[in-house]
Parts: sequence; C-alpha cells; structure tokens
Amino acid sequence: MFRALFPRARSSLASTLSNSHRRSLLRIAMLSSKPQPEDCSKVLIFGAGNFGSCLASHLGDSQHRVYMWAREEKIVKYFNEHKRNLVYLTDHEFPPSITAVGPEMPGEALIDDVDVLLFAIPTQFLRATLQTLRPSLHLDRLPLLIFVNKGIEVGTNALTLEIIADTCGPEIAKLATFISVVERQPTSVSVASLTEAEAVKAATLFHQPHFRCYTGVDPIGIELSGALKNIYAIAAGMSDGLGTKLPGVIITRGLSEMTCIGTAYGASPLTFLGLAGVGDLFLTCSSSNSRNYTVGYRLGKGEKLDVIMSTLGSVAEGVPTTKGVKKIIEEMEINAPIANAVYDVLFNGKETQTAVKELMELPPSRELELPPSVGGPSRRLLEKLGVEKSL
Ligand SMILES: NC(=O)C1=CN([C@@H]2O[C@H](COP(=O)(O)OP(=O)(O)OC[C@H]3O[C@@H](n4cnc5c(N)ncnc54)[C@H](O)[C@@H]3O)[C@@H](O)[C@H]2O)C=CC1
Ligand SMILES: O=C(CO)COP(=O)(O)O
Repeated sequence: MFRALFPRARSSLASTLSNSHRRSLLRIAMLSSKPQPEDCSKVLIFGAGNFGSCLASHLGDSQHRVYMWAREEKIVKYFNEHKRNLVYLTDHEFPPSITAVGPEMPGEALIDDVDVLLFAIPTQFLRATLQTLRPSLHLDRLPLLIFVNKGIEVGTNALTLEIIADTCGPEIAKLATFISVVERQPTSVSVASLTEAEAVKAATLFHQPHFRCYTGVDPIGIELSGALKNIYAIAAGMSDGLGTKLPGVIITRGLSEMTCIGTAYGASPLTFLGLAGVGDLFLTCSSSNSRNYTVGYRLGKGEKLDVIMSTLGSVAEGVPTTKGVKKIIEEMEINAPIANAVYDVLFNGKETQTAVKELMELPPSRELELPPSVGGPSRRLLEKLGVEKSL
C-alpha cells in the first residue's frame, strides 16, 4: 500500500508546469477529455485486484470520490459492508470514500458522472471490457482515461494503445494515458500519453508528496517497458531459484534487450532509462513479492508452469507477454536471447538449468548495439491513430 510518509498536501503540479508543458497544452487544446475538478475528482476504477485496490486506496486517501468495479458480487457486497476486499489486500481497511460497484458493468449514468475511468484489469481481458463500455463513451464528454495494465495481447500482439484504438477508435486512443508505478512507499510513477495534457491531468490526480509523478509523451515506450520487464523478472527469478544468482547480468542484459526491442519497434530508447524502464526492471527483478519473479523462482525450483499458474492467486502478465513478444522479436529480427530462453522454458518444456547454461555459453558479442530505429510497428500503430509524427 502507498503509505503516506509525508504530510498530506494537494499537488501543485498543474501550477508548476514547465513552458514546454504549457506549449503542448495549447497545441492540443482541440482534443481533450472533460475538464477535471480542482480538488475532488470522481474516479471509477475497473478491477478490484491487487493493483486496482491499491490505487483506489491511494485516491480515496487523497480525498477523491472513488468507485471500484468488481466482477464478483461477493466482493462488492463485502466491500460496501466492511470497507475491506474479501480476496486481495485482505488486511487493509479502505477509506470510507470508496464504494464498490458491480458485478454488472457500470451504466452510462455513472460513466457520465465520473471525471476519470481507470483500468486496472489484466491486458488479456481489456478488449472485451472496452467493447462493452464503448457505447457509453462520448468524445464530447469523455472522462480522463487511465490505463495501468502491463502486457501484450496474445494472438494479436497488440499493445493497449492499439486495443483502445480497435475498440473505441483513434480519437479516444490518442487521449489515453498510461501509468507505470515504480517505487512503493514512497512511490514514483511515469505517466505518458500521446496528448501530453492528458498525462498532466492524470499526474495532477495522483500526485502527492509521497507519490511523485513524472510525465512523458512516449506511451508506446512506457507500455513496452512495463510489458517487457516482466519477462526479465521471470528470468531473474529462474536463476535465483536455480541458485545461480545472476541479478546484475539479467538486469543489465535485460535492459539492453528491452531497449533494442523498443527502439526497433519505434519507441524512444531514452524511455527505457526512465522509471518505467530500468527503474521498474530493477524493482521487479529483485523483489520476491513480484508475481513474475515468483513464477520464475518456482520454475527454477523445478515446479511445473501449470501448477504455478493455478496456485499463484493473481495475474503474472509476463507469461502471456512472453508469447506476444516472441512474435515481435522474430518479425523484427531482434537478438533477444534472454526473452527467447524464457519463452523456451515457459512454452517449449526446456529445463531452466539448460536455458541458463545455454545463455552463458553464447559466443562473445558486442555489449551494446541499438538496432536502427525502423519503427515499423510503432509507425503502423500511429498511422492507425492518425498521428503523423514518430515519437
Ligand atoms: N502500472 C503499474 O505500475 C502496475 C500494473 N499492474 C498491472 O495491472 C493489471 C492488474 O494487476 P493486478 O490488480 O495486480 O492483478 P490481480 O490478479 O491482483 O487482479 C486482477 C483483477 O482483474 C479482474 N479480472 C479477472 N478476469 C477478468 C475479466 N475477464 N474481465 C475483467 N476483469 C477481470 C479480477 O477480478 C481482478 O480484479 C495487470 O496488467 C498488472 O500487470 C500491476 C501492478 C503495478
Ligand atoms: O507489473 C507489475 C508491477 O510493475 C506487477 O507484476 P509483479 O507482481 O511481478 O511486480
């Protein structure tokens, strides 16, 4: 939980915008979600899992009015009676400003009433959720749209930006904001959108002295960072589970692979040096609380993937994402031996020990060499959105 280590205070982010922020606010003034209230926003969070609950608690503590949608009726009922989540963060008492809603999808009346829609559900379920919500989303009164899921859709290899474009159209996708939370207690987050003013609004909503927000305009890089680092967290867990302990190697080589994949895709290589890149990679690869690290660790200890997945009790996005990334790596002919090794262990039955041994036995190669920023996938995605410039 994002415990307040500093006195509560309203963010002054909006009033301390840099000149470049101000310029981009003017540039995109034509396309925008509805204006956000100065103080208390109404936020509807989709997903009452670990992260949806965490964010609900943070926003509820920050004096916003929060609705948290859950698919399970028993979670909704129990939450509204006890201000506790029956399944996730069960020890935590939530602030009274949060109301659970569901299990039916919220109707147009609630969607119209709130200022922010925040999606905290696993990537594989986002398309169906957005399809259901689409008739209630109207460009002339669109709430601020925030997405925190991290992953790549299996089957289509789509990033979330593309899933939004497919289901809700390019105009709505251009307004989407992506948030990647890195440290916890105190917390630092990256907030990015193609429409920077939307990122600034989202940062203003979340920003607190114990919850620092940094904005950016490379949502594709932020999305790829968040999705890819989970693969390297699985690798780090695997090597620790085996007892080979290669954290420095996996983090630095993982960062190099992530940056190569991202650059070839068309993201900015600098994004991978930020909080959502190396920051989150370091955190996830070295945390036994990470579900992705835990999947790797248990594989390293000899457990089978199906047993691990059925007992984890929560999503490990790195597993489906490894499948999606494999296709992307092959299409772009990127050298990503760690991601390939994780794929072979997860889906080709390769022993973890063999995978680590083979990685160590690879011939010498240049340590750092970025591929040309051809940017095919990113260019296609931006074209779909009607954005001409590359990032
Ligand atoms: N941006 C960030 O910094 C972080 C992002 N995440 C991401 O947030 C997403 C959710 O993670 P957690 O809450 O930790 O997962 P979780 O496993 O704790 O909870 C998953 C939630 O999704 C819901 N769900 C399951 N199936 C669904 C379906 N078919 N349709 C709609 N909802 C469904 C569950 O009821 C539950 O509320 C993941 O993509 C994860 O990678 C998680 C932590 C930090
Ligand atoms: O993506 C996530 C946080 O960045 C959630 O995954 P972990 O549980 O592996 O940390």
